[in-house]
Formats: sequence, C-alpha cells, structure tokens
Amino acid sequence: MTVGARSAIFSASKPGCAVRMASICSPTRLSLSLRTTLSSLRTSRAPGISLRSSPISLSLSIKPVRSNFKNPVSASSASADMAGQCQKKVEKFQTEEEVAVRLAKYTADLSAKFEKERGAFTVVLSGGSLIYTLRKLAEEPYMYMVEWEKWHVFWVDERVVKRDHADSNYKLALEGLLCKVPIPPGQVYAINDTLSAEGAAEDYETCLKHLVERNVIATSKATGFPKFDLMLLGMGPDGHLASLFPGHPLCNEKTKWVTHITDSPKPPPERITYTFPVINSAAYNAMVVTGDDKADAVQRALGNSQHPDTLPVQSLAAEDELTWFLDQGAASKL
Ligand SMILES: O=C(O)[C@H](O)[C@@H](O)[C@H](O)[C@H](O)COP(=O)(O)O
Repeated sequence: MTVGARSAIFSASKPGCAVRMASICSPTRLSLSLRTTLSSLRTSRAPGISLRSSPISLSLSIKPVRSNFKNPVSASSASADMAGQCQKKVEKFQTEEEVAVRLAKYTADLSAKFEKERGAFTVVLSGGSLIYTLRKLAEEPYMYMVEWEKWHVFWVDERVVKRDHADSNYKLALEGLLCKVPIPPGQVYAINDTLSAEGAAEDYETCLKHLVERNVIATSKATGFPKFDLMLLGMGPDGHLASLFPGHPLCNEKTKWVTHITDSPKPPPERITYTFPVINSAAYNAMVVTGDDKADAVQRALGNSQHPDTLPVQSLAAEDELTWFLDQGAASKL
C-alpha cells in the first residue's frame, strides 16, 4: 500500500539546532504490516502482532583482536590514547545481503542496550552505500525490536547542498530509512542548509554542544569529546571516511568537533564533517565495507601491509568497540 508523503517539519528551540526541514520523503511502499499510522505503528509490539523471528542464517567469521594500531593523526591526544585500547573486531560475510542482515541485528541490539542504559540512543549515519546496507533495519523483525522514539540521528558528514538535492546525505537517509520508521522528527539533526560550509559546521557543533549539555549525547570521560552511542560508517576506495580524505589537513584536527571542507576530492566539494577526536570517542563504531573496489584499502587497514602512507581509515578507533563488517569482495585481499 502506498503511504502518503510524511510531512516532517523539524524545529528546535536553540539556535544551534535551528534545523527546519520540509519533507522530501516521496511516497513509500510499505508492507502490509506497516499499513498503519505512525502512532499505531509505535504500539505494534503489543499483543496481536506476531513477529517473525526465524533464525537468521549467517556466514559469520568473527576475529576479535586487540587493536594496537597507532593513531598518527592525533597521537598526542587523549582521544588517540583511549582509541588505541579499543576492542577491534572483523566480521566477514559472503554477500552484501548477509552483511545487511547482520548490520540490522547489530544495530537493533545496540539500540536495546542504550535504550535500557541511557533512555536514548544516539546514532550517527554516513552517506554512500551504507544507507542501502541498513535497509533490513526497516524490515521485520528488526523494525519492531527497536524503540524508534528513543533514537537521535546525526550525520558524520554532510554535503553542503539543499536537503532536497540529489547529493544530500540527509535525503539519502530519509528516503532509504528514516521515512520508514517512527523517529520523532525533532530528533533527526540535519545541517542548516541555508548556511555556508563554514557556517553549517559551526552551527552543527553548536547543536551538538546543546545536546551534550542536556545529556542527550553522552560525554567521553576519557577525552571530553561527545561520546555518541553508535556511528555507522562507510569507507571510500581511497580509504577516506566521513569527509576526511587521504593527505588532507582536516585529518589532523584535534580541537573542533565539526569542521568543513571546500575542496573535497569526492564531489560535491563543500562538506561538513566530524573530526577524528569525535569519531574515535564514539562508544561503538561500525565500518561497513562492501565491494571488491575497496579490497586494497581494507587490506591496508586490516592486513599486514607495510605501505608507508597512512589512510584516514587506519586512524579509526572507538572508545568501546570498533567492528568492521565486510563482504567477500571487500575482504578478498585479507
Ligand atoms: O558523504 C559521503 O561521501 C559519505 O559519507 C562518504 O564518507 C561515504 O561514506 C564513503 O565515501 C563511502 O561511500 P560508498 O559506500 O558509497 O563507497
């Protein structure tokens, strides 16, 4: 059944969070079980709805290792010191489909953990193919396992374009996930698309500071930077993550939470991005990589490569746990 476009007007009381979004969610086809209003959907875990919880078959190979990699971009910072201690896991799957199923379960499990522990779940998205790989989260059984009203959604990087532009990471996530699940609109934090790249980065950082003050976003005791519960990240074939590109000085930023770039080698050129101290202060970081065009960068990051140059993704860590999710193509050179 076709559900009409969902109007989402976002507004917040503080200037830093003055994000207002006119919905660009196109009519979406939802399954029979979702033929309902959002409010009734929220009660769909009530008796009467039976969840299909058949066992999920995974081709799973978990290789937990203690990370001992150095963080060359911020070696002297507390963030890097803590990041070096983080638990690192690598999970490999045959297909992208299997990665998608595992990622949905992983995210739903962390959502339940933080809902219980903190009463909120702060999730940071990237753009790119990650959003497609997150698709299972909006399907049974995961759809009904998550308390969506506890979610607060952010972007690790965003292109400085209007929110209805084809390049917008917000638009990508809205159409791929957010318009299918009942997250309160005021808890989806898009950038202010009326500002310059510099202005949008400052505005986003102010928004984050306001949310840290309210304890919506936790603070890392180790680094003093915000501690998001989960960041769902992608990597480019060149080893970039967020909008932190190889050899770019932004990789060395140690003070700002959010910064901007006007010469991104991946178009469009103007973007805002979280910095490494913030990314590496997240409780959980998930790096989701599929496709054999990324096998070289994966090998550089996880293999025994002695390559002298450092890719940004090699500096990735997390305060509690970093997990790499790879399909066969991405893992083909490990
Ligand atoms: O705005 C962006 O460009 C993305 O946030 C970017 O950091 C992305 O995550 C990687 O480039 C991987 O993208 P793909 O998975 O599509 O290769």
